Amino acid sequence: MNPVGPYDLAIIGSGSGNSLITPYWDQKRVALADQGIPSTGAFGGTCLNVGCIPTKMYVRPAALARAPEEAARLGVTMTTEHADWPAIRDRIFSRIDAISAGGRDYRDRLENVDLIAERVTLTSPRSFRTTSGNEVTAEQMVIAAGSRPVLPDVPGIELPQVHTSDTIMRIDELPRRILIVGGGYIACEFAGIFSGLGSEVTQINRSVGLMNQLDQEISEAYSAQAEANWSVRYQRTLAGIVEDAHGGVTAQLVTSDGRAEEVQADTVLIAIGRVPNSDSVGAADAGLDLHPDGRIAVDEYLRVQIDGEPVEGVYAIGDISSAPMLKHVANHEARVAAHNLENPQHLRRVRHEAIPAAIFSHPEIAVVGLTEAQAAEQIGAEHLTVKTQRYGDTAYGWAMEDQTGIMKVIADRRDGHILGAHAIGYQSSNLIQPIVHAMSFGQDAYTAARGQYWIHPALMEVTENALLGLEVPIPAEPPL
Ligand SMILES: Cc1cc2nc3c(=O)[nH]c(=O)nc-3n(C[C@H](O)[C@H](O)[C@H](O)COP(=O)(O)OP(=O)(O)OC[C@H]3O[C@@H](n4cnc5c(N)ncnc54)[C@H](O)[C@@H]3O)c2cc1C
Ligand SMILES: NC(=O)c1ccc[n+]([C@@H]2O[C@H](COP(=O)([O-])OP(=O)(O)OC[C@H]3O[C@@H](n4cnc5c(N)ncnc54)[C@H](O)[C@@H]3O)[C@@H](O)[C@H]2O)c1
Repeated sequence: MNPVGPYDLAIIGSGSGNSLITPYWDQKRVALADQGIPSTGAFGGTCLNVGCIPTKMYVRPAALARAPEEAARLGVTMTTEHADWPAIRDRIFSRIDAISAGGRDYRDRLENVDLIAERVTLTSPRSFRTTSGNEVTAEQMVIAAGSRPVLPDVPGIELPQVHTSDTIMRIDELPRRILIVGGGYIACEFAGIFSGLGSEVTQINRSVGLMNQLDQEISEAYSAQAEANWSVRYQRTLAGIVEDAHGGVTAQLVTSDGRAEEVQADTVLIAIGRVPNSDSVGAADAGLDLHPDGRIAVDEYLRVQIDGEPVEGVYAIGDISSAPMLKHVANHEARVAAHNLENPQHLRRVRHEAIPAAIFSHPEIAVVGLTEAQAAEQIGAEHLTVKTQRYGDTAYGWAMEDQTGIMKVIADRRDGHILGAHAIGYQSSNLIQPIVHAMSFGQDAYTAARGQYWIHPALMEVTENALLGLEVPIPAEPPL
């Protein structure tokens, strides 16, 4: 074992971890370890290479391919002739691979940064061992090693037709039939992508309904539309996968009442959740506290903990420690950790209130704050005011002939405090942002609605009307 260091800073993970290397470290020594994305070896983490960015680059052409559906409602006849999967794929990854390679090259050329392109495992909170046998020590450490897909332990899971989100986007051709296992974010986004581009999609989920963790009204609305858009089967578990004689597979399912069922497909996508990479970095062996789900436990300053006590100068950020596995959360945590690394005498707290999320499926979903059930539990149902605004009851909704879009806002009827918002429909990820803003800056619902102009007749009037529909007190000297 060759001792290397001590570095001023060592980072495990080049996703959100990469952004910690600010100009502050220019005259100091930094080690950045990343084994690379397992499927490609790429630098730069999940979001760039196999997550948020490429998926959304597929969502857009899939939405365009669906344009004839909406056009028909508006009296325009269109047809989608063909989605050119190889061309779409190559356009997406020529861009992404270049950014990843450029990012790696830049880090490689920096004199103050040593890039360690290997798997590493912690030997203590401030040291790790590289696969090639070096022992790296550092004054401060950030563990930003992310998460990975879960695979069910069933026969046939290793077949080449079976993919996770790590590999599905680079397949050779658009599958004619795809089986998608799971009912959460990834399964629903890919069901939207593949059905939009023209694949025959079958989605299975163990429970009844899709996106069940969301507000019930939204998950029911989403499930109903998904069921209309592609084939959805509930209460099914994957039991095994066997190759057929034509290069495809037969997936063997078991229903909740024990019946066997089969689905024929060319490709299978497994999307049943992700687990934090705390085991991959050896966090438990290094003595770090873990949550029961495997996340590294951190305090409000993002310091890791040993026996409930924070370890000075050692931080964990992103999917490896955060319950919401979202890139904007990892980015915020990276900003907090960057500050705390540079200012150990003036630590800043992480802010986990009003975290929004969007599911870029068909239709799109956006959420922030509490569901109605959670809000009722928290303050009592009698104190809630809830408004569900249909897109179709606003001027732009008429222009779209929208039948299904809704935005639901939940507030405390005693003071207008906004507790949550849940939207499903076209551009809902954008429509929800004014509510995120109001919740983040403590604006009551009335002030948020009437304290600003809303462009008429933009679709954003859905959000304005949802806020105006709440039964909340009007403040003294209200904005008019
Ligand atoms: C298909 C998909 C779509 C997504 N879409 C969205 C979205 O639209 N919006 C959103 O907010 N979030 C989305 N996410 C979630 C988002 O990608 C993650 O929350 C975010 O990328 C996590 O960043 P991170 O820095 O914690 O980890 P990562 O970016 O995963 O970085 C961790 C790095 O650590 C490396 N590593 C792991 N173990 C070791 C080790 N032992 N030694 C060395 N290196 C190691 C890995 O190779 C990896 O490069 C999506 C995720 C997926 C999978
Ligand atoms: N747009 C976004 O922000 C975005 C997109 C993709 C992923 N992500 C992040 O990545 C995380 C992981 O996504 P995910 O979709 O893999 O997980 P998830 O937790 O969202 O959903 C997992 C789904 O799989 C089902 N499931 C679990 N075990 C199963 C089994 N054995 N058989 C059948 N079904 C099973 C669950 O019931 C659930 O519906 C998300 O929680 C999210 O934080 C975010």
